[in-house]
Amino acid sequence: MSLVIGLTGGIASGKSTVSTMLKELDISVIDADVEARLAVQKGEPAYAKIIEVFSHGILLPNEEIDRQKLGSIIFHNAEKRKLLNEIVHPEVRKRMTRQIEEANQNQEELVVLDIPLLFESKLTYMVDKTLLVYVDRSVQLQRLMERNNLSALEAEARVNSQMPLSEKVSIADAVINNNGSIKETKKQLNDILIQWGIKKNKR
Ligand SMILES: CC(C)(COP(=O)(O)OP(=O)(O)OC[C@H]1O[C@@H](n2cnc3c(N)ncnc32)[C@H](O)[C@@H]1O)[C@@H](O)C(=O)NCCC(=O)NCCS
Ligand SMILES: Nc1ncnc2c1ncn2[C@@H]1O[C@H](COP(=O)(O)OP(=O)(O)OP(=O)(O)O)[C@@H](O)[C@H]1O
Repeated sequence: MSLVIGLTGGIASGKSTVSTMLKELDISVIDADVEARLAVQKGEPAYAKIIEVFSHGILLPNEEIDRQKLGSIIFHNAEKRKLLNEIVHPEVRKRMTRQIEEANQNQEELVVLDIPLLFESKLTYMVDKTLLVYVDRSVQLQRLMERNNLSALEAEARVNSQMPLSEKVSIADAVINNNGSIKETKKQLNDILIQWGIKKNKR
């Protein structure tokens, strides 16, 4: 059986940055955001359900889901967010489970699941260990505003729709503090991988 590590954090906390470092070590990473995007493509069951709940007004002229519009609805409305989660999350779980099974069949020793809502969605049963990418709220908001070109209000709505990272710190098996430089983050990741017996200590 493959060892499954759940990589988590919050929006713009640095999961993709850490996930790139893992891929450079030839470790397979399954990305829940990518699976969530695939699950709502035209023709998928979740696509029809989203139109049922959010109406045809949620579509772009090319009939794909208008992600910006959907985001501006669900990050400001907990009820609507719950409705979307109930449609998309079961599909994401199915897709990730299928990929873990494939990794097992291919006798991969290690697979990483990058899941932003690992703790909120109570998905820890899917993984053996949890690795949190932490940043202070102020750093998180700043990086989110810059990366997504969002106002402070929009960035806060997104951050507030998730469990505070300070709470996640106390439940994760290991924590990377990503407030500093990329180099410092890489060093912390390497130390954790060595501690977990995944990577050899090069002297
Ligand atoms: C609202 C949507 C359309 C916005 O799309 P957009 O392309 O702008 O953002 P993207 O999907 O890349 O998500 C960026 C980040 O937002 C955060 N986020 C996304 N959905 C949620 C949610 N339902 N609750 C809290 N945070 C969320 C995550 O940290 C994620 O990494 C999209 O995020 C979505 O369909 N969300 C529901 C599915 C979901 O929960 N995905 C997250 C992992 S399964
Ligand atoms: N240590 C760092 N120093 C400076 N900028 C950083 C650092 N780590 C990440 N960033 C930047 O912060 C932003 C968020 O990082 P990243 O995309 O890795 O986060 P994420 O957790 O994957 O976000 P999301 O889940 O929302 O897609 C990016 O623009 C990234 O380049």
